[in-house]
Amino acid sequence: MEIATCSRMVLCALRQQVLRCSSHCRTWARLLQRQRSSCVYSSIHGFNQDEIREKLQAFHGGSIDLLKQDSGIAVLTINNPSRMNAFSGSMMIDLEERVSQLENWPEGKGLIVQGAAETFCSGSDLNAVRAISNQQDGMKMCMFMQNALTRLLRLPLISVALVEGRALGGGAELTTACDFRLMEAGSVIQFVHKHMGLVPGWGGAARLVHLVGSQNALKLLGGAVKVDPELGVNIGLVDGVLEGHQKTEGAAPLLQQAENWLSRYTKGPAPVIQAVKKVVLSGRELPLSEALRTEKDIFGMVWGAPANLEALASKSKHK
Ligand SMILES: CC[C@H](C(=O)O)C(=O)SCCNC(=O)CCNC(=O)[C@H](O)C(C)(C)COP(=O)(O)OP(=O)(O)OC[C@H]1O[C@@H](n2cnc3c(N)ncnc32)[C@H](O)[C@@H]1OP(=O)(O)O
Repeated sequence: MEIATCSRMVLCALRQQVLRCSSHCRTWARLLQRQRSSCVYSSIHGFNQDEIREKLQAFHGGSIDLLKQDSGIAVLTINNPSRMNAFSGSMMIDLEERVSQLENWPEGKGLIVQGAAETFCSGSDLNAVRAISNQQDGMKMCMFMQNALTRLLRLPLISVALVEGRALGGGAELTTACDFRLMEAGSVIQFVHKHMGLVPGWGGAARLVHLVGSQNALKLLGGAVKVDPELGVNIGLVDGVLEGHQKTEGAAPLLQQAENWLSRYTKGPAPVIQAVKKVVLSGRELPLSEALRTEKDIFGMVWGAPANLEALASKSKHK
C-alpha cells in the first residue's frame, strides 16, 4: 500500500476516534451538568462534598437499602431499627449513593420510601448530632442533606413516602422530599425541631410551605404539631390513609397497599411516566417562561416516540 493511502486511512481512523471521544465527552458533560444542576450547593458555595463525606463516615450504623423491582417501582428502606431508623452519618452517605443509582435507572417509574421495622424515621441520629453540634459541621451536614433530598425530589420517578409509626424531625423533612405521602392509621408526622431549639435544615421548611401553604406551615413548625392522618389529609400534606394491617383483619401488608396506590400513576411505559414527572417538576420549580420551554423539550422527547405511535395506531377512545 502507498504511504499516502496508508496515512490517509490512519488519519481517517484517528478522526473517527476523536469524534467518538468528543461525543462521549459531550454526553458526560451533559450528565455531569444535569447532576450538578440537581444540587443546591457546589464548590462555589464553599461546599466540599469529599470533606463532609469523610466527616459523616465516622458516624456509622444502619443503612439505606434499595430494591429496584421489575415493575419499575423501587423501594428505599431507612434501616436502623435499634435507633427508630434515625439517620447516622454513614446512612446520609448511603442515601446520596442510592439517589445516584436511581438517577441512572432508565426503566424506573416509581419509588416508595419506607422505614424498617414498622416505623418511618426519627430524624438525625442524636449521637451524631451531639458530636457535630458546632456551627461549621452543622452547616456542612445541612448542605449535604439538602443536596441529597433535593435530588431525591427531582428524580424522574413518582415517589411516595410510606409513613408507618413516627416520622420525626429530619424524618418529617424526608417525607416532604417525596411527591406524595401515605400514612398508616395511627401514625404521626411531627416537625419536632422547635423542641430541639432548631428549625428544619434539610429543606423541609421550604418544601412544607409549597405543600400546605405558609399559614399551615407556620402552625406545624411553630407548634411542633403532631400531624395524624386526618389532619394531614385536611391540610393537604397527606394523600392517602392506609389500613394498619396488624390492627385491621384482612388488610394487605402496608407496602403492598402503597404499591397498589402508586400503580395508578406508574401504569404505562417508563419514558412517558418519567416525562410526566419532569413536566410537573419544571412547572413546580421554574419561572413560567423557562417551565414552558422545558415542557416543549420534554414534549419533543415523547412526540412520535414508540408509545405515542402505538397509541395513534390503536385508535384508542378515552371513554
Ligand atoms: C431536629 C432536627 C434534626 C434534623 O433535622 O437533623 C433532627 O432530626 S434531631 C432528631 C429528632 N428526633 C428526636 O429527637 C427523636 C428522639 N426520640 C424519641 O422521641 C423517642 O425515642 C421516639 C418517640 C422516637 C421513640 O420512643 P419509644 O419510647 O417508642 O422508644 P425509645 O425512646 O426507647 O427508642 C428506642 C431507641 O431508639 C433510640 N432513638 C430514637 N430516636 C433516636 C434518634 N433520633 N437518635 C438516636 N437514637 C434514637 C432511643 O434512644 C432508644 O435507644 P436506647 O439505646 O434503647 O435508649
